[in-house]
Amino acid sequence: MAEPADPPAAADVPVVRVGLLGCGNVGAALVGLVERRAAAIAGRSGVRLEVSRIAVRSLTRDRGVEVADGVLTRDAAAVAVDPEVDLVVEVIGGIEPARELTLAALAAGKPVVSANKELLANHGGELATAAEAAGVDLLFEAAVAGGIPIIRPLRESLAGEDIDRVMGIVNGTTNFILTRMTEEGADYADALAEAQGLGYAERDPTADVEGYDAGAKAAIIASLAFGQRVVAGDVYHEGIAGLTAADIDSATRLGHVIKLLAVCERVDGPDGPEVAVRVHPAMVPLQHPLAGVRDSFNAVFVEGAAVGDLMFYGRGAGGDPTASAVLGDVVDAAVNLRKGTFATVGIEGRARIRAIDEQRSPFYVSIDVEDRPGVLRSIAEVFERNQVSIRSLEQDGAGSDARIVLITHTAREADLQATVSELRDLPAVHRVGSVVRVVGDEG
Ligand SMILES: NC(=O)c1ccc[n+]([C@@H]2O[C@H](COP(=O)([O-])OP(=O)(O)OC[C@H]3O[C@@H](n4cnc5c(N)ncnc54)[C@H](O)[C@@H]3O)[C@@H](O)[C@H]2O)c1
Ligand SMILES: N[C@@H](CCO)C(=O)O
Ligand code: NA
Repeated sequence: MAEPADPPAAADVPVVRVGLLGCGNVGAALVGLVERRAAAIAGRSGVRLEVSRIAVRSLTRDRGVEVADGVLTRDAAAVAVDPEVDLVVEVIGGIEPARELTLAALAAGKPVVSANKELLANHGGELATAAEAAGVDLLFEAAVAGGIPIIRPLRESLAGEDIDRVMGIVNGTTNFILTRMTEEGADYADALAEAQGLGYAERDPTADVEGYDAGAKAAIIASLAFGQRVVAGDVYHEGIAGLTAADIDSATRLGHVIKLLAVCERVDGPDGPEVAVRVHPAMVPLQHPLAGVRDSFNAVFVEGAAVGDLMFYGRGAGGDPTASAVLGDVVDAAVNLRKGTFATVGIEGRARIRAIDEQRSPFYVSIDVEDRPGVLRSIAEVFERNQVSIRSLEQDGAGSDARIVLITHTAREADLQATVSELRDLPAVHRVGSVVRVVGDEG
Protein backbone atom coordinates (compact mmCIF):
# COMPACT_ATOMS: atom_id res chain seq x y z
CA MET A 1 0.00 0.00 0.00
CA ALA A 2 1.29 3.49 -0.88
CA GLU A 3 2.34 5.73 1.99
CA PRO A 4 -0.15 8.57 2.55
CA ALA A 5 1.17 11.83 1.08
CA ASP A 6 2.40 14.45 3.54
CA PRO A 7 -0.18 17.18 4.14
CA PRO A 8 0.68 20.25 2.05
CA ALA A 9 2.62 22.95 3.89
CA ALA A 10 0.37 25.88 4.81
CA ALA A 11 2.16 28.09 2.27
CA ASP A 12 1.26 25.66 -0.56
CA VAL A 13 -2.46 25.66 0.17
CA PRO A 14 -4.33 27.99 -2.16
CA VAL A 15 -6.32 30.73 -0.43
CA VAL A 16 -9.98 31.29 -1.29
CA ARG A 17 -10.99 34.81 -0.32
CA VAL A 18 -14.51 35.16 1.01
CA GLY A 19 -16.55 38.35 0.69
CA LEU A 20 -19.21 38.47 3.39
CA LEU A 21 -22.39 40.48 2.83
CA GLY A 22 -23.97 41.20 6.23
CA CYS A 23 -22.46 40.60 9.65
CA GLY A 24 -25.38 40.04 12.01
CA ASN A 25 -26.14 36.85 13.97
CA VAL A 26 -25.08 34.47 11.21
CA GLY A 27 -22.36 36.58 9.59
CA ALA A 28 -20.52 37.25 12.87
CA ALA A 29 -20.77 33.56 13.83
CA LEU A 30 -19.28 32.65 10.42
CA VAL A 31 -16.32 35.00 10.92
CA GLY A 32 -15.57 33.33 14.28
CA LEU A 33 -15.99 29.85 12.85
CA VAL A 34 -13.68 30.47 9.86
CA GLU A 35 -11.06 31.79 12.25
CA ARG A 36 -11.30 28.69 14.46
CA ARG A 37 -11.56 26.13 11.64
CA ALA A 38 -9.47 27.52 8.74
CA ALA A 39 -6.34 25.47 9.49
CA ALA A 40 -8.27 22.20 9.89
CA ILE A 41 -10.25 22.92 6.73
CA ALA A 42 -7.03 23.63 4.81
CA GLY A 43 -5.64 20.24 5.91
CA ARG A 44 -8.78 18.37 4.88
CA SER A 45 -9.95 20.14 1.77
CA GLY A 46 -6.80 21.74 0.34
CA VAL A 47 -8.15 25.30 0.43
CA ARG A 48 -7.46 27.95 3.04
CA LEU A 49 -10.43 30.22 3.69
CA GLU A 50 -9.92 33.84 4.48
CA VAL A 51 -12.72 36.35 5.08
CA SER A 52 -11.17 39.24 3.18
CA ARG A 53 -14.06 41.75 2.92
CA ILE A 54 -17.16 42.23 5.10
CA ALA A 55 -20.00 44.53 4.06
CA VAL A 56 -21.88 45.97 7.03
CA ARG A 57 -24.33 48.74 7.77
CA SER A 58 -22.40 50.11 10.76
CA LEU A 59 -18.61 50.25 10.88
CA THR A 60 -18.53 50.80 14.63
CA ARG A 61 -20.91 48.14 16.02
CA ASP A 62 -19.35 45.55 18.34
CA ARG A 63 -19.97 42.11 16.81
CA GLY A 64 -17.90 40.13 19.29
CA VAL A 65 -15.41 39.06 16.60
CA GLU A 66 -11.93 40.26 15.67
CA VAL A 67 -11.73 41.87 12.24
CA ALA A 68 -8.49 43.20 10.70
CA ASP A 69 -8.26 46.82 9.59
CA GLY A 70 -9.63 47.54 6.14
CA VAL A 71 -11.85 44.43 6.01
CA LEU A 72 -15.10 46.19 6.95
CA THR A 73 -16.86 48.35 4.40
CA ARG A 74 -20.32 49.85 3.97
CA ASP A 75 -20.24 49.20 0.23
CA ALA A 76 -21.86 45.78 -0.30
CA ALA A 77 -22.10 46.27 -4.08
CA ALA A 78 -18.32 46.71 -4.29
CA VAL A 79 -17.70 43.52 -2.26
CA ALA A 80 -20.01 41.49 -4.54
CA VAL A 81 -17.83 42.21 -7.58
CA ASP A 82 -14.45 42.87 -5.94
CA PRO A 83 -11.68 41.17 -7.98
CA GLU A 84 -9.96 40.44 -4.65
CA VAL A 85 -12.95 38.32 -3.56
CA ASP A 86 -13.26 34.74 -4.91
CA LEU A 87 -16.53 33.69 -3.29
CA VAL A 88 -19.48 35.60 -1.82
CA VAL A 89 -21.60 34.77 1.24
CA GLU A 90 -24.95 36.56 1.48
CA VAL A 91 -26.32 36.79 5.03
CA ILE A 92 -28.14 40.10 4.82
CA GLY A 93 -31.58 38.55 4.44
CA GLY A 94 -34.69 39.87 2.66
CA ILE A 95 -35.16 40.26 -1.09
CA GLU A 96 -33.41 43.51 -1.98
CA PRO A 97 -30.57 44.34 -2.04
CA ALA A 98 -29.72 40.66 -1.48
CA ARG A 99 -31.08 39.64 -4.91
CA GLU A 100 -29.18 42.29 -6.86
CA LEU A 101 -25.98 41.64 -4.93
CA THR A 102 -26.26 37.88 -5.53
CA LEU A 103 -26.87 38.37 -9.26
CA ALA A 104 -23.94 40.78 -9.48
CA ALA A 105 -21.61 38.32 -7.73
CA LEU A 106 -22.71 35.44 -9.97
CA ALA A 107 -22.33 37.57 -13.10
CA ALA A 108 -18.80 38.37 -11.93
CA GLY A 109 -18.10 34.61 -11.87
CA LYS A 110 -18.16 34.22 -8.09
CA PRO A 111 -19.90 31.29 -6.38
CA VAL A 112 -22.52 32.45 -3.86
CA VAL A 113 -23.51 30.83 -0.57
CA SER A 114 -26.75 32.13 0.92
CA ALA A 115 -28.77 31.54 4.08
CA ASN A 116 -31.68 33.51 2.67
CA LYS A 117 -34.82 31.37 2.28
CA GLU A 118 -36.99 34.33 1.41
CA LEU A 119 -34.75 35.15 -1.55
CA LEU A 120 -34.37 31.53 -2.68
CA ALA A 121 -38.09 30.75 -2.37
CA ASN A 122 -39.08 33.81 -4.42
CA HIS A 123 -36.25 34.09 -6.94
CA GLY A 124 -34.53 30.69 -6.82
CA GLY A 125 -35.16 30.02 -10.52
CA GLU A 126 -33.64 33.30 -11.66
CA LEU A 127 -30.62 32.83 -9.39
CA ALA A 128 -30.06 29.19 -10.42
CA THR A 129 -30.13 30.22 -14.10
CA ALA A 130 -27.59 32.96 -13.42
CA ALA A 131 -25.32 30.53 -11.51
CA GLU A 132 -25.46 27.96 -14.30
CA ALA A 133 -24.77 30.62 -16.93
CA ALA A 134 -21.71 31.68 -14.95
CA GLY A 135 -20.67 28.08 -14.28
CA VAL A 136 -20.41 28.58 -10.50
CA ASP A 137 -22.10 27.23 -7.38
CA LEU A 138 -25.17 28.69 -5.74
CA LEU A 139 -25.48 26.83 -2.42
CA PHE A 140 -28.01 27.41 0.35
CA GLU A 141 -27.89 24.67 2.99
CA ALA A 142 -28.46 27.21 5.78
CA ALA A 143 -31.68 28.49 4.19
CA VAL A 144 -33.70 25.47 5.34
CA ALA A 145 -33.55 24.18 8.91
CA GLY A 146 -30.35 26.12 9.71
CA GLY A 147 -27.55 23.78 10.74
CA ILE A 148 -29.34 20.56 9.79
CA PRO A 149 -28.05 19.03 6.55
CA ILE A 150 -31.21 18.69 4.46
CA ILE A 151 -30.60 20.53 1.18
CA ARG A 152 -27.54 18.46 0.30
CA PRO A 153 -29.22 15.12 1.22
CA LEU A 154 -32.24 16.03 -0.94
CA ARG A 155 -30.02 17.19 -3.82
CA GLU A 156 -27.43 14.44 -3.66
CA SER A 157 -28.02 11.46 -1.35
CA LEU A 158 -31.71 11.14 -2.26
CA ALA A 159 -31.34 12.16 -5.93
CA GLY A 160 -32.61 8.76 -7.10
CA GLU A 161 -35.33 8.36 -4.48
CA ASP A 162 -39.06 8.52 -5.20
CA ILE A 163 -40.14 10.88 -2.41
CA ASP A 164 -43.84 10.87 -1.48
CA ARG A 165 -43.91 13.33 1.37
CA VAL A 166 -41.66 15.61 3.41
CA MET A 167 -42.91 17.07 6.68
CA GLY A 168 -40.92 19.40 8.82
CA ILE A 169 -40.74 21.54 11.90
CA VAL A 170 -38.68 24.18 10.13
CA ASN A 171 -39.20 27.29 12.22
CA GLY A 172 -37.28 27.45 15.49
CA THR A 173 -39.06 30.51 16.85
CA THR A 174 -42.56 29.02 16.69
CA ASN A 175 -41.41 25.62 17.95
CA PHE A 176 -39.80 27.40 20.89
CA ILE A 177 -43.01 29.35 21.62
CA LEU A 178 -45.27 26.27 21.32
CA THR A 179 -42.95 24.22 23.55
CA ARG A 180 -42.98 26.92 26.24
CA MET A 181 -46.78 27.23 26.00
CA THR A 182 -47.30 23.44 26.15
CA GLU A 183 -44.82 22.54 28.86
CA GLU A 184 -44.87 25.61 31.09
CA GLY A 185 -48.17 27.28 30.25
CA ALA A 186 -46.11 30.30 29.16
CA ASP A 187 -47.73 33.36 27.72
CA TYR A 188 -47.40 33.70 23.92
CA ALA A 189 -45.90 37.21 23.97
CA ASP A 190 -43.32 36.34 26.69
CA ALA A 191 -42.20 33.24 24.79
CA LEU A 192 -41.84 35.25 21.55
CA ALA A 193 -39.75 37.90 23.31
CA GLU A 194 -37.48 35.16 24.69
CA ALA A 195 -37.02 33.67 21.17
CA GLN A 196 -36.12 37.12 19.84
CA GLY A 197 -33.58 37.57 22.61
CA LEU A 198 -31.94 34.26 21.66
CA GLY A 199 -31.46 35.37 18.02
CA TYR A 200 -33.91 32.84 16.53
CA ALA A 201 -36.57 35.21 15.22
CA GLU A 202 -36.45 37.05 11.90
CA ARG A 203 -35.98 40.82 11.97
CA ASP A 204 -39.76 41.08 11.63
CA PRO A 205 -41.02 38.14 13.74
CA THR A 206 -44.40 38.12 11.97
CA ALA A 207 -42.50 36.17 9.28
CA ASP A 208 -42.03 33.44 11.90
CA VAL A 209 -45.37 33.46 13.72
CA GLU A 210 -47.54 33.82 10.62
CA GLY A 211 -45.81 30.97 8.80
CA TYR A 212 -44.10 32.94 6.00
CA ASP A 213 -40.63 31.77 7.05
CA ALA A 214 -41.71 28.11 7.19
CA GLY A 215 -43.60 28.62 3.92
CA ALA A 216 -40.45 29.79 2.14
CA LYS A 217 -38.58 26.77 3.47
CA ALA A 218 -41.44 24.47 2.38
CA ALA A 219 -41.19 25.88 -1.17
CA ILE A 220 -37.46 25.13 -1.27
CA ILE A 221 -37.92 21.62 0.18
CA ALA A 222 -40.75 20.79 -2.24
CA SER A 223 -38.73 22.02 -5.25
CA LEU A 224 -35.79 19.79 -4.36
CA ALA A 225 -37.82 16.77 -3.22
CA PHE A 226 -40.03 16.66 -6.31
CA GLY A 227 -37.66 18.20 -8.90
CA GLN A 228 -40.04 20.95 -10.04
CA ARG A 229 -40.02 24.58 -8.97
CA VAL A 230 -42.38 25.62 -6.14
CA VAL A 231 -42.30 29.28 -5.07
CA ALA A 232 -43.23 30.94 -1.78
CA GLY A 233 -46.56 32.19 -3.19
CA ASP A 234 -47.62 28.59 -3.93
CA VAL A 235 -47.57 27.66 -0.25
CA TYR A 236 -50.77 27.93 1.76
CA HIS A 237 -49.88 29.09 5.25
CA GLU A 238 -51.46 29.68 8.64
CA GLY A 239 -49.55 30.84 11.70
CA ILE A 240 -49.76 30.09 15.41
CA ALA A 241 -51.25 33.34 16.72
CA GLY A 242 -54.83 31.97 16.79
CA LEU A 243 -53.99 28.96 18.96
CA THR A 244 -55.31 29.05 22.50
CA ALA A 245 -54.22 27.45 25.75
CA ALA A 246 -57.47 25.41 25.51
CA ASP A 247 -56.35 23.95 22.13
CA ILE A 248 -53.02 23.01 23.63
CA ASP A 249 -54.81 21.34 26.60
CA SER A 250 -57.16 19.46 24.26
CA ALA A 251 -54.22 18.24 22.19
CA THR A 252 -52.51 16.93 25.32
CA ARG A 253 -55.71 15.21 26.48
CA LEU A 254 -56.12 13.56 23.06
CA GLY A 255 -52.52 12.27 23.09
CA HIS A 256 -51.23 14.85 20.62
CA VAL A 257 -48.96 17.87 20.60
CA ILE A 258 -49.42 20.99 18.46
CA LYS A 259 -46.55 21.83 16.08
CA LEU A 260 -46.24 24.31 13.23
CA LEU A 261 -45.65 21.90 10.33
CA ALA A 262 -44.57 22.34 6.74
CA VAL A 263 -46.12 19.54 4.70
CA CYS A 264 -45.00 18.85 1.11
CA GLU A 265 -46.67 15.97 -0.75
CA ARG A 266 -46.76 14.63 -4.27
CA VAL A 267 -50.30 13.62 -5.17
CA ASP A 268 -52.01 12.32 -8.30
CA GLY A 269 -54.10 14.92 -10.10
CA PRO A 270 -56.43 14.70 -13.10
CA ASP A 271 -53.65 15.89 -15.45
CA GLY A 272 -50.69 14.17 -13.82
CA PRO A 273 -48.73 14.59 -10.59
CA GLU A 274 -49.39 17.65 -8.44
CA VAL A 275 -47.60 19.10 -5.42
CA ALA A 276 -49.59 19.85 -2.28
CA VAL A 277 -47.66 22.20 -0.01
CA ARG A 278 -48.82 23.96 3.12
CA VAL A 279 -47.77 25.30 6.51
CA HIS A 280 -50.13 25.28 9.48
CA PRO A 281 -50.39 24.28 13.12
CA ALA A 282 -50.97 20.54 13.28
CA MET A 283 -51.91 18.02 15.95
CA VAL A 284 -49.16 15.42 15.87
CA PRO A 285 -49.66 12.14 17.78
CA LEU A 286 -47.21 11.77 20.66
CA GLN A 287 -45.77 8.57 19.18
CA HIS A 288 -44.74 10.29 15.92
CA PRO A 289 -41.00 11.18 15.81
CA LEU A 290 -41.83 14.86 15.10
CA ALA A 291 -43.78 15.13 18.37
CA GLY A 292 -40.57 14.92 20.43
CA VAL A 293 -38.88 17.86 18.66
CA ARG A 294 -38.81 20.58 21.33
CA ASP A 295 -37.61 24.13 21.92
CA SER A 296 -35.91 25.78 18.96
CA PHE A 297 -34.94 22.40 17.45
CA ASN A 298 -36.07 21.61 13.92
CA ALA A 299 -36.63 18.27 12.21
CA VAL A 300 -37.45 17.19 8.69
CA PHE A 301 -39.19 13.85 8.16
CA VAL A 302 -38.79 12.39 4.67
CA GLU A 303 -40.88 9.49 3.35
CA GLY A 304 -39.31 7.75 0.34
CA ALA A 305 -40.54 4.75 -1.63
CA ALA A 306 -37.30 2.76 -1.40
CA VAL A 307 -35.54 4.29 1.61
CA GLY A 308 -38.63 4.41 3.88
CA ASP A 309 -38.81 7.01 6.65
CA LEU A 310 -35.86 9.29 7.45
CA MET A 311 -35.60 12.05 10.01
CA PHE A 312 -33.07 14.90 10.05
CA TYR A 313 -32.91 16.60 13.43
CA GLY A 314 -30.94 19.44 14.98
CA ARG A 315 -30.59 23.16 15.44
CA GLY A 316 -32.59 25.04 12.85
CA ALA A 317 -31.81 28.51 14.14
CA GLY A 318 -29.12 30.45 15.95
CA GLY A 319 -25.84 31.99 14.80
CA ASP A 320 -23.37 29.12 15.23
CA PRO A 321 -25.53 26.25 13.89
CA THR A 322 -26.53 28.32 10.86
CA ALA A 323 -22.95 29.46 10.28
CA SER A 324 -21.89 25.80 10.38
CA ALA A 325 -24.17 25.07 7.40
CA VAL A 326 -22.90 28.18 5.61
CA LEU A 327 -19.32 27.08 6.22
CA GLY A 328 -19.97 23.59 4.82
CA ASP A 329 -21.26 25.21 1.62
CA VAL A 330 -18.31 27.61 1.51
CA VAL A 331 -15.83 24.72 1.70
CA ASP A 332 -17.74 22.85 -1.01
CA ALA A 333 -17.92 25.89 -3.30
CA ALA A 334 -14.27 26.76 -2.65
CA VAL A 335 -13.12 23.26 -3.57
CA ASN A 336 -15.33 23.28 -6.68
CA LEU A 337 -13.94 26.68 -7.64
CA ARG A 338 -10.39 25.33 -7.49
CA LYS A 339 -11.44 22.34 -9.61
CA GLY A 340 -13.36 24.55 -12.08
CA THR A 341 -16.61 22.69 -11.47
CA PHE A 342 -20.00 23.42 -9.89
CA ALA A 343 -23.18 21.66 -8.74
CA THR A 344 -26.44 21.84 -10.68
CA VAL A 345 -29.76 22.12 -8.88
CA GLY A 346 -31.82 19.51 -10.78
CA ILE A 347 -35.14 21.39 -10.82
CA GLU A 348 -37.00 21.33 -14.16
CA GLY A 349 -40.04 23.53 -14.84
CA ARG A 350 -42.84 24.66 -12.54
CA ALA A 351 -44.76 22.24 -10.33
CA ARG A 352 -48.52 21.92 -10.76
CA ILE A 353 -49.87 23.02 -7.36
CA ARG A 354 -52.89 21.38 -5.75
CA ALA A 355 -55.34 24.02 -4.49
CA ILE A 356 -55.70 24.07 -0.71
CA ASP A 357 -59.46 23.35 -1.05
CA GLU A 358 -58.60 19.98 -2.56
CA GLN A 359 -56.01 18.98 0.05
CA ARG A 360 -56.98 16.32 2.57
CA SER A 361 -56.32 15.53 6.22
CA PRO A 362 -58.18 14.67 9.42
CA PHE A 363 -59.25 17.71 11.46
CA TYR A 364 -59.66 18.61 15.12
CA VAL A 365 -62.63 20.94 15.67
CA SER A 366 -63.74 22.59 18.90
CA ILE A 367 -67.31 23.90 19.17
CA ASP A 368 -68.83 25.91 22.04
CA VAL A 369 -72.49 24.90 22.36
CA GLU A 370 -75.64 25.13 24.42
CA ASP A 371 -75.99 21.63 25.85
CA ARG A 372 -79.62 20.64 25.27
CA PRO A 373 -81.34 17.56 23.81
CA GLY A 374 -80.83 17.17 20.06
CA VAL A 375 -77.73 19.43 19.79
CA LEU A 376 -75.32 16.59 19.24
CA ARG A 377 -77.55 15.13 16.56
CA SER A 378 -77.85 18.45 14.70
CA ILE A 379 -74.05 18.83 14.76
CA ALA A 380 -73.51 15.28 13.53
CA GLU A 381 -75.97 15.89 10.69
CA VAL A 382 -73.99 18.91 9.46
CA PHE A 383 -70.84 16.79 9.29
CA GLU A 384 -72.68 13.97 7.52
CA ARG A 385 -74.29 16.31 4.96
CA ASN A 386 -70.82 17.57 3.99
CA GLN A 387 -69.29 14.09 3.77
CA VAL A 388 -67.03 14.60 6.74
CA SER A 389 -66.98 11.55 8.94
CA ILE A 390 -66.37 11.90 12.70
CA ARG A 391 -63.73 9.64 14.22
CA SER A 392 -63.98 10.59 17.90
CA LEU A 393 -65.91 13.11 19.97
CA GLU A 394 -65.96 14.26 23.57
CA GLN A 395 -67.93 16.84 25.50
CA ASP A 396 -66.70 19.02 28.32
CA GLY A 397 -69.03 20.92 30.65
CA ALA A 398 -72.79 21.22 30.50
CA GLY A 399 -75.60 23.77 30.17
CA SER A 400 -74.89 26.97 28.30
CA ASP A 401 -71.09 26.62 28.28
CA ALA A 402 -70.44 23.14 27.02
CA ARG A 403 -67.62 22.43 24.59
CA ILE A 404 -67.56 19.65 22.03
CA VAL A 405 -64.16 18.58 20.78
CA LEU A 406 -63.99 16.14 17.88
CA ILE A 407 -61.57 14.62 15.40
CA THR A 408 -62.69 13.70 11.90
CA HIS A 409 -61.49 11.02 9.52
CA THR A 410 -59.49 12.29 6.52
CA ALA A 411 -61.61 14.91 4.76
CA ARG A 412 -61.34 17.43 1.93
CA GLU A 413 -60.53 21.00 3.07
CA ALA A 414 -63.48 22.44 1.13
CA ASP A 415 -65.90 19.99 2.78
CA LEU A 416 -64.57 20.82 6.22
CA GLN A 417 -64.85 24.57 5.58
CA ALA A 418 -68.47 24.10 4.40
CA THR A 419 -69.15 22.11 7.59
CA VAL A 420 -67.73 24.89 9.77
CA SER A 421 -69.78 27.56 8.07
CA GLU A 422 -73.00 25.53 8.49
CA LEU A 423 -72.15 24.84 12.14
CA ARG A 424 -71.90 28.59 12.75
CA ASP A 425 -75.53 28.94 11.62
CA LEU A 426 -76.89 26.41 14.13
CA PRO A 427 -78.81 28.20 16.91
CA ALA A 428 -77.24 26.04 19.64
CA VAL A 429 -73.67 26.76 18.48
CA HIS A 430 -72.17 29.78 20.25
CA ARG A 431 -68.85 29.61 18.46
CA VAL A 432 -66.72 27.32 16.34
CA GLY A 433 -63.30 27.62 17.98
CA SER A 434 -60.08 26.29 16.55
CA VAL A 435 -59.86 24.01 13.55
CA VAL A 436 -56.50 22.23 13.54
CA ARG A 437 -55.37 19.64 10.99
CA VAL A 438 -54.16 16.31 12.33
CA VAL A 439 -50.96 15.04 10.71
CA GLY A 440 -49.08 11.77 11.17
CA ASP A 441 -52.22 9.88 12.21
CA GLU A 442 -54.24 9.75 9.00
CA GLY A 443 -57.44 7.77 9.32
N1 LIG B 1 -30.57 33.73 12.69
C1 LIG B 1 -30.90 32.51 12.36
O1 LIG B 1 -31.13 31.66 13.20
C2 LIG B 1 -30.96 32.11 10.91
C3 LIG B 1 -31.08 30.75 10.58
C4 LIG B 1 -31.14 30.37 9.23
C5 LIG B 1 -31.10 31.33 8.25
N2 LIG B 1 -31.01 32.65 8.61
C6 LIG B 1 -30.97 33.62 7.53
O2 LIG B 1 -29.69 34.23 7.52
C7 LIG B 1 -29.79 35.57 7.07
C8 LIG B 1 -29.18 36.49 8.11
O3 LIG B 1 -29.86 36.30 9.33
P1 LIG B 1 -29.33 36.97 10.69
O4 LIG B 1 -30.10 36.30 11.79
O5 LIG B 1 -27.86 36.96 10.72
O6 LIG B 1 -29.90 38.45 10.48
P2 LIG B 1 -29.36 39.79 11.17
O7 LIG B 1 -30.45 40.79 11.02
O8 LIG B 1 -28.81 39.49 12.52
O9 LIG B 1 -28.14 40.17 10.21
C9 LIG B 1 -28.26 40.79 8.97
C10 LIG B 1 -27.20 41.89 8.92
O10 LIG B 1 -27.15 42.44 7.62
C11 LIG B 1 -26.91 43.83 7.76
N3 LIG B 1 -27.32 44.51 6.52
C12 LIG B 1 -28.54 44.84 6.10
N4 LIG B 1 -28.47 45.46 4.90
C13 LIG B 1 -27.17 45.51 4.57
C14 LIG B 1 -26.46 46.01 3.47
N5 LIG B 1 -27.08 46.59 2.44
N6 LIG B 1 -25.11 45.89 3.45
C15 LIG B 1 -24.47 45.28 4.47
N7 LIG B 1 -25.09 44.79 5.55
C16 LIG B 1 -26.43 44.90 5.59
C17 LIG B 1 -27.73 44.25 8.97
O11 LIG B 1 -27.24 45.46 9.52
C18 LIG B 1 -27.52 43.04 9.89
O12 LIG B 1 -26.41 43.22 10.75
C19 LIG B 1 -31.27 35.79 6.79
O13 LIG B 1 -31.54 35.52 5.44
C20 LIG B 1 -31.95 34.76 7.68
O14 LIG B 1 -33.23 34.39 7.22
C21 LIG B 1 -30.93 33.06 9.90
N1 LIG C 1 -36.36 32.74 12.16
C1 LIG C 1 -35.96 31.43 11.74
C2 LIG C 1 -34.48 31.36 11.61
C3 LIG C 1 -34.03 30.12 10.91
O1 LIG C 1 -34.33 30.17 9.55
C4 LIG C 1 -36.47 30.42 12.74
O2 LIG C 1 -36.97 30.81 13.80
O3 LIG C 1 -36.42 29.22 12.45
NA1 NA D 1 -29.89 23.22 6.57
